[in-house]
Amino acid sequence: MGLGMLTGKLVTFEGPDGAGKTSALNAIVTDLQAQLGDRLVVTREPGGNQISEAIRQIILDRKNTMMDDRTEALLYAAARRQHIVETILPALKQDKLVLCDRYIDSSIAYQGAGRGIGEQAVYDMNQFATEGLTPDLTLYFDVDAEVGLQRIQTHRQDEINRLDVEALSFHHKVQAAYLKLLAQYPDRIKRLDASQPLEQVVTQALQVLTTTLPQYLATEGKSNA
Ligand SMILES: Nc1ncnc2c1ncn2[C@@H]1O[C@H](COP(=O)(O)OP(=O)(O)OP(=O)(O)O)[C@@H](O)[C@H]1O
Ligand SMILES: Cc1cn([C@H]2C[C@H](O)[C@@H](COP(=O)(O)O)O2)c(=O)[nH]c1=O
Repeated sequence: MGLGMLTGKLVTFEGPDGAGKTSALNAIVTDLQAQLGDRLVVTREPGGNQISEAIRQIILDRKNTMMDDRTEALLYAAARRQHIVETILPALKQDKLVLCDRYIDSSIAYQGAGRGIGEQAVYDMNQFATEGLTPDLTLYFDVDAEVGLQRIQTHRQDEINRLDVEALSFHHKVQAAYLKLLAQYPDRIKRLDASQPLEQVVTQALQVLTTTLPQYLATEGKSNA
């Protein structure tokens, strides 16, 4: 495939379950849509196209209790590969801003640390899937695992998936791995205090976006037609 010339930007949203990524993403899209029009692409992992959404169903199905940890890691990477080829790369080649709910850092945190496969092993395996496609910016929604899980239990009973029901110790490992990634990639990953009310989290996120991508989000001099 080869990545080719990419003029767009890839921004990923990361954090523990229930951190508020999807809620914030929806609010941000509402804010940026008028400015960017069809130059804004919003997507998620695992998912974003028919094949990857089908893989998502398999991975997250609570009935699939027999799934091996490495099978799980490979399925996430396979869904990612298809997502990159079908959705992300075409958009980046057309100078679009891609906002993606989760990406490779989720695999490193959940499969690498949570499942115990090893962060480096999962990173290496994903290089095959991504050919090194790295986000320009990652917004890390930082909230304690307990708080995130409590939010899900309280508000989102209908959508609880196979990973949401893992033991608290699993979610602690995930959170610790995210904090390691934050320390490892300070230029790429920006921390948001996601324990605050949603409105304040969205304000923080928009500030980081406009500061980090001023040329892209500048209101003047860019046509949205
Ligand atoms: N800042 C916040 N304060 C309180 N509740 C919040 C906040 N952000 C989101 N919520 C609520 O928490 C629940 C989980 O939010 P959301 O689905 O956006 O999280 P998420 O990070 O996308 O989770 P997951 O990764 O598990 O999909 C929702 O019911 C949402 O309304
Ligand atoms: C991309 C990716 C995701 N996960 C986990 C994280 C969540 O528990 C689910 C996805 O559900 P969400 O409601 O869309 O957040 O999958 C993972 O373990 N590894 C990954 O690479």
